[in-house]
Amino acid sequence: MTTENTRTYDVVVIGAGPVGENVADRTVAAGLSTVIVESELIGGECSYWACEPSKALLRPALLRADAAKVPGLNPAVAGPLDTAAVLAHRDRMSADWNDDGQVDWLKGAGIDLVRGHGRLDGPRQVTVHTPDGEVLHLRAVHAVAVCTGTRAAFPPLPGLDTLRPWSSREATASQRVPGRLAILGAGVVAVEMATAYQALGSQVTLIAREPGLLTRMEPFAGELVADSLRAAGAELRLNTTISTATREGGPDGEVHLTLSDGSRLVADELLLATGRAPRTDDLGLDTVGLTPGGWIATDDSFTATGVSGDWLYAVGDVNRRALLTHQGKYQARIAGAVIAARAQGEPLDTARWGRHTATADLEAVPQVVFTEPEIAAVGLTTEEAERTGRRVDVVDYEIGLLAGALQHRPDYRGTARVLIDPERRTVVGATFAGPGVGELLHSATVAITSEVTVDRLWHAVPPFPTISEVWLRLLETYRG
Ligand SMILES: Cc1cc2nc3c(=O)[nH]c(=O)nc-3n(C[C@H](O)[C@H](O)[C@H](O)COP(=O)(O)OP(=O)(O)OC[C@H]3O[C@@H](n4cnc5c(N)ncnc54)[C@H](O)[C@@H]3O)c2cc1C
Ligand SMILES: NC(=O)c1ccc[n+]([C@@H]2O[C@H](COP(=O)([O-])OP(=O)(O)OC[C@H]3O[C@@H](n4cnc5c(N)ncnc54)[C@H](O)[C@@H]3O)[C@@H](O)[C@H]2O)c1
Repeated sequence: MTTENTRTYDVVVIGAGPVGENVADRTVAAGLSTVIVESELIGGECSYWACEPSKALLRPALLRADAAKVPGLNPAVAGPLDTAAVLAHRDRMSADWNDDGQVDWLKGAGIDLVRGHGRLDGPRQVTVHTPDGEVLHLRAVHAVAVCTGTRAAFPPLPGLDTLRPWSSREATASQRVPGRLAILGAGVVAVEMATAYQALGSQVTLIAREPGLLTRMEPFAGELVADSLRAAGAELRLNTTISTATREGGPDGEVHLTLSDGSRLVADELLLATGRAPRTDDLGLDTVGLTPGGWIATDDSFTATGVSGDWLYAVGDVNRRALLTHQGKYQARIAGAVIAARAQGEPLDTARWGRHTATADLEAVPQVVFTEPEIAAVGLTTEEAERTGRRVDVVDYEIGLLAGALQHRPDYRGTARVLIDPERRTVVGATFAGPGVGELLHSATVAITSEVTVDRLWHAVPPFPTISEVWLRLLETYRG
């Protein structure tokens, strides 16, 4: 029998991924009663099928690539990876796909949890169908925050159901390493999973319609990753895509692919790493005048565009501003502050870098791609500067010339590029490509967001012998 219940909260959050959790944390901290609705696992994609498992699979691959080049250490890492141990570590880093710990965190933070599928049902109303057949009507006094994230978007290949391709979920959670893994895509998921599975023993073939990898980043980034994937034994088929794909020989049979360049390929699994789609198709968006299945556009304070009354917010992946956990959590902190300010009748501070506006979404989104070598980028790229008519000075330096890089590994290859606004003399973009550069990125993010001039940066002395000395070399190169 279906029972129906109505509850009222100050704030209703739909989706308990990293972003929904952080919105709820902020609104509860501001004294607003908050309920969070989740249809799968508390913690979202990031904890179980994205950041955490993928980085656990990649860490041994990246560490081994460095260690194999360090004299004296290389014989110790000559053998194959212990696949079972890597997968077991991945399982632990994904909390064995059990969200008890996160449920405890919600309780500790004072956030109520409702499990089930949430749908908007007109202004300030959310209806939840719970797993035990209950229908719950949640009424929001101040705000509904949609934080429902994304799912993998597949290209329109015929016969997808019998093909049973891997999405990022299967790739990050698989309990076995396929002998031959074909990957379609040249974005972050494709290159990270190609790096991990090639290191774990798969024969990886990466198929991309682009002429190179990671094409939204500075060109040298994708070139270094392509070289290193090839050196590891992966095959790259560029400027081509999949025309037909079939699984032959039953459910566990081989995948047979024909590519648009006429070539063929047989694999044990096919990973479609072809981008993301918003989880808004079954969310009741039509009840508030928005289009089901679409990304939810917002202003810089995360208030949904086209919905009157300033009560609907869209935060994290679902607004398409930056599909990254850390950036979504930044958005959540700001959205939480906006909801709290409006609830208390306070004016919003939406000036550039103000408390209630996500300026960093526009000027300084940092991302680390955990490939061999790592790619770390924040702010503008050269192509973006050209496309938007922004005048910048471009400064490059080969990281392998640094003593700190050679201490890291003697065959170090890597490039750093910073973009400098010539009038304000501030850094507006930075890309580092090379082993171990991920931890370097925050220095560039701080430089961009603090708008410190290169003249003042001259006084920020990087320690010898570290890779961070690249900052000194870049500034010396700029000064001539
Ligand atoms: C393979 C992979 C690796 C990645 N690695 C990184 C990385 O290293 N670093 C990084 O910063 N980012 C990474 N990302 C991106 C990162 O996973 C996302 O940016 C992040 O998960 C977005 O968080 P979110 O809370 O917006 O959405 P999600 O994490 O997708 O969470 C949304 C939640 O909403 C729930 N939900 C959806 N619809 C409903 C509904 N109607 N009712 C109730 N609940 C609902 C879902 O079940 C889910 O739990 C990676 C992504 C992938 C695919
Ligand atoms: N380390 C990290 O920060 C990290 C890791 C993984 C994922 N992510 C996030 O997840 C998001 C999704 O990553 P992704 O790699 O799935 O998407 P993406 O948008 O980065 O790349 C998609 C790739 O698929 C290709 N593609 C799309 N449609 C196609 C089609 N019909 N036929 C052939 N090729 C097609 C594109 O050309 C592109 O190469 C990224 O935006 C990223 O922010 C982040």
